[in-house]
Amino acid sequence: MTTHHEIPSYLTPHEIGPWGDYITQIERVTPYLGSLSRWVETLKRPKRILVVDVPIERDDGTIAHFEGYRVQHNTSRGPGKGGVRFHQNVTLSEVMALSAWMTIKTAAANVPYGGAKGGIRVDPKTLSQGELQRMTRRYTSEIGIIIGPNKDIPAPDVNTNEQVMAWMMDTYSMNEGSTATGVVTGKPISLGGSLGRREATGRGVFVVGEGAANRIGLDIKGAKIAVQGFGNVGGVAAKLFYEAGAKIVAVQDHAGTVFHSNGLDVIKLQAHIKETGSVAGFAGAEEKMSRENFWDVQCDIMIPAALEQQITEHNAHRIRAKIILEGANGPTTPKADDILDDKGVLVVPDVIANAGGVTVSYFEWVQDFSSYFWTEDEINLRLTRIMSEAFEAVCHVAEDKKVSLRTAAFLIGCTRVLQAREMRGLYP
Ligand SMILES: NC(=O)C1=CN([C@@H]2O[C@H](COP(=O)(O)OP(=O)(O)OC[C@H]3O[C@@H](n4cnc5c(N)ncnc54)[C@H](O)[C@@H]3O)[C@@H](O)[C@H]2O)C=CC1
Ligand SMILES: O=C(O)CCC(=O)C(=O)O
Repeated sequence: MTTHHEIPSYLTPHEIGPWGDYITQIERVTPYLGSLSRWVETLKRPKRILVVDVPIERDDGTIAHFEGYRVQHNTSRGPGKGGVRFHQNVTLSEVMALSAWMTIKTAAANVPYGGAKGGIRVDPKTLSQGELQRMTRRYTSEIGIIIGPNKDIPAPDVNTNEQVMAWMMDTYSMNEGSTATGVVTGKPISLGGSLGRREATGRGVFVVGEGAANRIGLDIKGAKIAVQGFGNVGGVAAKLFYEAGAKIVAVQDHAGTVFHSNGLDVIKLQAHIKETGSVAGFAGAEEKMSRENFWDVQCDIMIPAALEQQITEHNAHRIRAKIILEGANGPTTPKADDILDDKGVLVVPDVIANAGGVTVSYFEWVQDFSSYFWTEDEINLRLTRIMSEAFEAVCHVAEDKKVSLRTAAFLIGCTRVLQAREMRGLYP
């Protein structure tokens, strides 16, 4: 595990959080990196960290201040890339880890980017639409000194969406004096967004899920699935599995947990969420379930698609799934990884399972630069091909080296990043 001296001085030991998990993952892959391990230290240090104050005038005339971040972890293979999160618990450690996982993910999926991530420590549910817009615009101006279509390209993450991306694109463009659609991805279609981007991450989870099920001889039709987080990633993935004949037996979100042993009606559940903001109180659920009991659900596949550090040493032994598809970033701690490994659970790691979003973000960026837009079929076909090939490559390395899928994905990702780093060299 992470040793004290490796904690950067700007994180206190108790703040190490998800960054510590990432460092452990890097340490686990290091013995397999051969001569490239000379460069591995570069992955343990973000290239650039920007912390910004985001002041806004509230609707009642008072002034509120929020803490904002943009971390560029690595740009050896191309511009920084990664989402922006609005959440009351966002911390520097979290944004650092999320940016680092983007570095590994873009390299493992072989899209020509580095890794970056951003966030604001705020509960957006407490803001009016006007306040949300003012906060987004102020944040964009503040991080405008380091983002740009060829420097670092933000995208949606937890609690951000197409509207937020539209405001970011507009603010950056106003400050630059010309419309720069390529500065963010995940935009509305009418502003240079890509068909299929909204569903891309969930679709990618489904594609690797099919691949993983195939490997263990599990039929998706009739398979029981439990999903934590029913937003952009979990909601879309669940719908695709549901349409393929799987039974979505349990869903948990920030406010509730619902269960039905024969499968929930996903379409009705989505309508309920649209109306009420959460799965809580869904009439189509069989029985009330406590948050804790979600981990005991009898299922074949579990999809954590909410936040980091959800599957820990305290609940991993309770999980009955044969496959875990990490829709979220960093949902499984290293200690939980070991427990799941001992139990023979196939864990498809975040850096491959949720790479569908950044892959279609790449398509969006390419389309914006060429001002030529592809059909949804073209996008989904290319997404499916990239995701299946990336997943197969990870499985191949895992079998060859006798390592977990996570270490295999890290091995592929780190090798690509460190080869680029080595070829570029350091300024003499
Ligand atoms: N949006 C994207 O394209 C991508 C997102 N991800 C990751 O997927 C995860 C989810 O992101 P999105 O679906 O975009 O966010 P979202 O904001 O659309 O949905 C988040 C979901 O998680 C639930 N949630 C929040 N806190 C929770 C808690 N404590 N327990 C249970 N559920 C909770 C919310 O109720 C909501 O259903 C994050 O880890 C994100 O980094 C990964 C790749 C791409
Ligand atoms: O679409 C993107 O550029 C990044 C999405 C993201 O933040 C992620 O994959 O975690």
